[in-house]
Amino acid sequence: MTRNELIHQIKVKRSFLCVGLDTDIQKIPTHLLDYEDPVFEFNRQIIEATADLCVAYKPNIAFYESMGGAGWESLRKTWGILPKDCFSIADAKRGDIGNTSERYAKAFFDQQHSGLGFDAITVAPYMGHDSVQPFLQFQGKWTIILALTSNTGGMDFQAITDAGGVPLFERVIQKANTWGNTANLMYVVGATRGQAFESVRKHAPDHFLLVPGVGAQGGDLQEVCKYGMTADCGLLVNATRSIIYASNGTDFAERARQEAHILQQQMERELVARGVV
Ligand SMILES: O=c1ccn([C@@H]2O[C@H](COP(=O)(O)O)[C@@H](O)[C@H]2O)c(=O)[nH]1
Repeated sequence: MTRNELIHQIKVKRSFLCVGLDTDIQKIPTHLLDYEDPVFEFNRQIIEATADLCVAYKPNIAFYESMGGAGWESLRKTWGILPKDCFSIADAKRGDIGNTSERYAKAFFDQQHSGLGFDAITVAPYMGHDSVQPFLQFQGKWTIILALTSNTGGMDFQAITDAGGVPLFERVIQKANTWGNTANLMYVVGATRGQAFESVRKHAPDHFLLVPGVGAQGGDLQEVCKYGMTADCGLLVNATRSIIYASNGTDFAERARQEAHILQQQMERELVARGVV
């Protein structure tokens, strides 16, 4: 999906919600365990219930690879039913020496090779330019670089300042800006980081940001929008557990829809208030 197509979807759906698909077989409603592939069935019903309210889906790969071959098969089937008008993100946090990154890129982008053709993948920038380049080389695909993550430990390294007083996450953005552009590169910035969005926007005024941390991690959507929203929206805000585990009963999909709808309505208010739609 191109940048313009993504912006179009945000405007049409009046939403910049990304629904996380971190499907844990130990957390899904027990009645689904009778299905041949309970993880896929859970995802299928969540997707069906939320597709008109969100613009992106983000399976976190850990939840699938931890299930071995069956998990990869659930992921492949789930990718196969993601609506074509939704942006798809493999939250895999990959990155290694060049020839290995090349294989990671093929694994998540090259459908003919692996059965998976995600629009985007999350990448850790720690190993530098040659570890990220193989992802950026895939035409029509997106690389989403971890900049300022939502977890408390994110401050251990990302907030360390250099001799010029500039924190590492800002240096990461400055450097990565030279590797890609606003049509193939995004940054992860946690919703728990509030005012830090101002510093991020100093260096990345037009890039889209993937923003996890709303819902279960307590991030503040209004603050994210105040400091992070651009004229094109520029945000994909992810919520996972607060949506997909809103209920563990037979009404789980309906409850997921209700939670997604609450977020979509808040997002619509922000888009209107800031003149994006
Ligand atoms: O900084 C980061 C980067 C990635 N994540 C991932 O996003 C979701 C958040 O799930 P919630 O249930 O909404 O907390 C999850 O897959 C994380 O691995 C993040 O939280 N923070």
